[in-house]
Amino acid sequence: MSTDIPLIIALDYSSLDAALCMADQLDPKRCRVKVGKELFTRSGPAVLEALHGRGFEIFLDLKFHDIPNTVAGAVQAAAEQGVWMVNVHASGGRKMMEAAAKRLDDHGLSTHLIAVTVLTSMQSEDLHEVGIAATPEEHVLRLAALTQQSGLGGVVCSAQEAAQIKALCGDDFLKVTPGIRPSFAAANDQQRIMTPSDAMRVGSTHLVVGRPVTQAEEPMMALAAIEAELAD
Ligand SMILES: O=C(O)c1cc(=O)[nH]c(=O)n1[C@@H]1O[C@H](COP(=O)(O)O)[C@@H](O)[C@H]1O
Repeated sequence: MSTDIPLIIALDYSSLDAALCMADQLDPKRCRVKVGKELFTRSGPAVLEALHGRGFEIFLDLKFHDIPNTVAGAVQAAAEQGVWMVNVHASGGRKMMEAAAKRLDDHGLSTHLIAVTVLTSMQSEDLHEVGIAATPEEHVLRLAALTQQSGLGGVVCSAQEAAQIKALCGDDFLKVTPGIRPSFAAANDQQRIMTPSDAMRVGSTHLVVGRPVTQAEEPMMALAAIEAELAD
């Protein structure tokens, strides 16, 4: 699969069966899938095996954030299970990110390693409460620069920051953007959102879409509508 397929469907389900039921309706040639904390905590590596067996490339979204040695080991474990992408929290700092990147390098593992900047569910007030006076945009840019300096290949950010990250870090630096909301979908707990076509226009390289598809009455129709919007 080429990296120019932008859609990543978030399989945020509470059981392996439910996740595979959705995966069996998806086409691995048209999207990748994301396995997050709830599904992985319930089903463990079995979900990775089942999805790989169906031909999917997987973004393992466990957002590691710990001391450097622990995160490096976790990232290595993910990569050795063959996942396409894995993430850490950029707030874990330079030493943590460098250790993770070096571990993959030392073992010849080519899994994409990216870092979460500021969660798309957060706004200025949320940052202020945890002692960060910067705006989400300022803090995202600071963490994106640090991520790139630490040797990682990209960030998770909202599409609202993608254009500035592109200007700062270049085209090849991945901008993986959740908080994607087609016009027909509810925002839910997301704060910094954008439509799929606008997100691609401003420089996202990959779009993470969960509930607008997985909770839709007709998930495949919702997905087709997003694909049609992107093809326009
Ligand atoms: O790392 C992520 O994937 C992530 C980072 C972030 O800042 N915001 C965010 O929503 N996500 C994930 O992206 C998905 C978004 O799902 P929906 O809001 O249902 O489209 C969820 O699985 C989140 O865990």
